[in-house]
Amino acid sequence: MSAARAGRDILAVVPVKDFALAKQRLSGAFPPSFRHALARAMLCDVLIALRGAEAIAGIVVVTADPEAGLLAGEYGARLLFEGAVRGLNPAVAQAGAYLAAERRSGMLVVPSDIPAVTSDEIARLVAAHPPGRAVSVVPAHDREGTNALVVSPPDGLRFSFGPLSFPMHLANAREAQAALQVHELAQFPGLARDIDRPEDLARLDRLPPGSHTRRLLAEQGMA
Ligand SMILES: Nc1nc2c(ncn2[C@@H]2O[C@H](COP(=O)(O)OP(=O)(O)OP(=O)(O)O)[C@@H](O)[C@H]2O)c(=O)[nH]1
Ligand SMILES: O=C(O)[C@H](O)COP(=O)(O)O
Repeated sequence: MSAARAGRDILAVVPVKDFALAKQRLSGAFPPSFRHALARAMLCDVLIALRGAEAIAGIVVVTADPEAGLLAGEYGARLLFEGAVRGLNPAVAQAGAYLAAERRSGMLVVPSDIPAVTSDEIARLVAAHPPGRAVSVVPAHDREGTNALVVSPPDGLRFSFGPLSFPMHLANAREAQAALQVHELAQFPGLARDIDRPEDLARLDRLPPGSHTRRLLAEQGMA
């Protein structure tokens, strides 16, 4: 039985910053054209992994970038055009309100810069999400950031992506009186490999042969 028919109607939300502005932390090492192409390739890989996860009832890309919006359509994701208040937290909150208005049971928030994420990881994350009002969090390596989270209902959490987002999300979940599931990053090796700095690209292995990111890195002589 699909997740939706079992009463778990969790959609994935991928917030996407304008490709032309993405990956500023790589700007010392890579020109804008490469950063743009990398942001695009990583989004493709994340959308493919999400599409392969049966536990996901649909995919929403929230962005102000028309190119990312077109890609969303190509990969069968819905496009939610980012509102007047720009920024990661407003964009995720906008998606949460949108899905809550549709009476969806939950939202999985994943960034677009985790090209090694697998469908199996997505499925495990959703399967482990507690019933009822709940928040599941995958912390970043430093246990300061947040690599992914699941929230039900979709508007059931104040979003605090940015510095110290992991402890902030834990506090926000307590404030919302939600059941809390904190995951060990080691259980999600693909999801763990977010690309923020040049050394993250050098460490990127395990990309499947068809991966858009792998192809781009190979074209640049980096894989
Ligand atoms: N819709 C939307 N998504 C955003 C925004 N800022 C960041 N994101 C997305 O949030 C996720 C995490 O992004 P960050 O690591 O903060 O930003 P980045 O552009 O990937 O990298 P830096 O420029 O180096 O910070 C990625 O999927 C981004 O595309 C925003 O203002 N609006
Ligand atoms: O909350 C966070 O961890 C950041 O806003 C998003 O993660 P990143 O900067 O590691 O991509």
